Amino acid sequence: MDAFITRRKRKSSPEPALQTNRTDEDDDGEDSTDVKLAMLASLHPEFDQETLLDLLLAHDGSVQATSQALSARLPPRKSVAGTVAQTSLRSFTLEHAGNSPAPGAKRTKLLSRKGATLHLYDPVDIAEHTPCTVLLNFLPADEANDLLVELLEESKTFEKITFKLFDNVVSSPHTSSFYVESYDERDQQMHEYVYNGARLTDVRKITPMLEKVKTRVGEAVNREIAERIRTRHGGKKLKYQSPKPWCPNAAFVNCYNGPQESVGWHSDQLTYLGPRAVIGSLSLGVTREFRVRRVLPKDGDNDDNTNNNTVSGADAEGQIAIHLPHNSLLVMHAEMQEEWKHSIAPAAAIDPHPVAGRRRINITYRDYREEFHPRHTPRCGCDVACVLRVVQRKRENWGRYFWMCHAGNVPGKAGCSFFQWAEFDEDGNPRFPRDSSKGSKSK
Ligand SMILES: O=C(O)CCC(=O)C(=O)O
Ligand SMILES: [Fe+2]
Repeated sequence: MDAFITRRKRKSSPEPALQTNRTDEDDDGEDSTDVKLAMLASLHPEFDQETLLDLLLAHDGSVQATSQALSARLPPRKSVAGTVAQTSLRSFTLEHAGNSPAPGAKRTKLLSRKGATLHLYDPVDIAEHTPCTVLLNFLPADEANDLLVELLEESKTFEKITFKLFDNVVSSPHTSSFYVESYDERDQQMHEYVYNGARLTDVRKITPMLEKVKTRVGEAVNREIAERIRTRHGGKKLKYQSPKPWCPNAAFVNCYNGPQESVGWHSDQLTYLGPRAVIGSLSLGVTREFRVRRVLPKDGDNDDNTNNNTVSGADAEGQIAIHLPHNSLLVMHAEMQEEWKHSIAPAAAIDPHPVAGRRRINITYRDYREEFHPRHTPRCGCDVACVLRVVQRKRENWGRYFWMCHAGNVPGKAGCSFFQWAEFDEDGNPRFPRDSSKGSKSK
């Protein structure tokens, strides 16, 4: 759900000194690409997201110009999802000293290319080429089925997230709900937590099957984290990654009803998870493509193949489609949210599932950390707990985290220009200035 209510702070920040530093999960436009894409998708559902993105870029990010161009165009023929067969990449990968692994850890060169989609099915390839690992046939078959049946029933009352952007009402192209462990937490979620400037209206108490499966997900994700650190990072966790066991205590459940339902490119919000967050994502029902692409600073000098600390620009721009069948657990590792974006692409065709029909259910289990409860985090000039973001696009300050006003992301809401660099200890615990209102504030 993060993608469709994520929006950049407007350009009119009265803090010019901060403007060069400030960027977020999305491109450098005044609205996030995801919001623009969601808007275009709702106005032109006959076009796929790739076409929309291409045209949006060709029109310098202008939704209006893109929409006009689309109105004058015939929908392109779409490729059928899943038709690109891939067995294994292992036989022809190139090894090189890689991007961030510690000495001794191996890294394989990305084989994706700008403008092309590399389709991966094999968990070994997925672990090699993306910040994710996948466990197929994760649950015992009857448990997966029980969970699916339970959530299909729940999803009958899920809703699309709708929001207003300029003069248009845009709705997320799938439905969802959020589950927490107790009624007390439910109340807190609805009254204290803020998501892109708004409160969640549909928060539910965890269901029996979600609760049962949570334990298995927790164990598997912790095993995968340990394995990842051992095999990819020379036994050393990432800076700011929490050394504590990953402890799922909340879950977003998404329902994609039919091939056109999707989620746009986004990174998941770190506000309540902290830096270098890990997420456990369980897929049920119809197989869909989970796409990932790396985000690198865009100031023209990231094509440097000679530097072992960078991935070439072309490699970085390619997208990878991970095919997620029924009962597969995908772990988004600590490298993911800061450096990559993900999406569920609309599909031209799907294979119906015997129980779910045209639906895919996805559960993202998350570890909401007490240290990041809104009662602890900085509050902006509007007296609302801030959103935590990371500089993704600008080379200057790339990878630095910052707290900012949520309301700047909400169409029609003025918000304030609160900005404060976020500080953490080595283990990602926040260090707040004694007076959190120390950030720059102005109305
Ligand atoms: O459906 C999926 O696999 C991904 C969902 C997602 O990215 C999200 O809810 O943030
Ligand atoms: Fe996500």
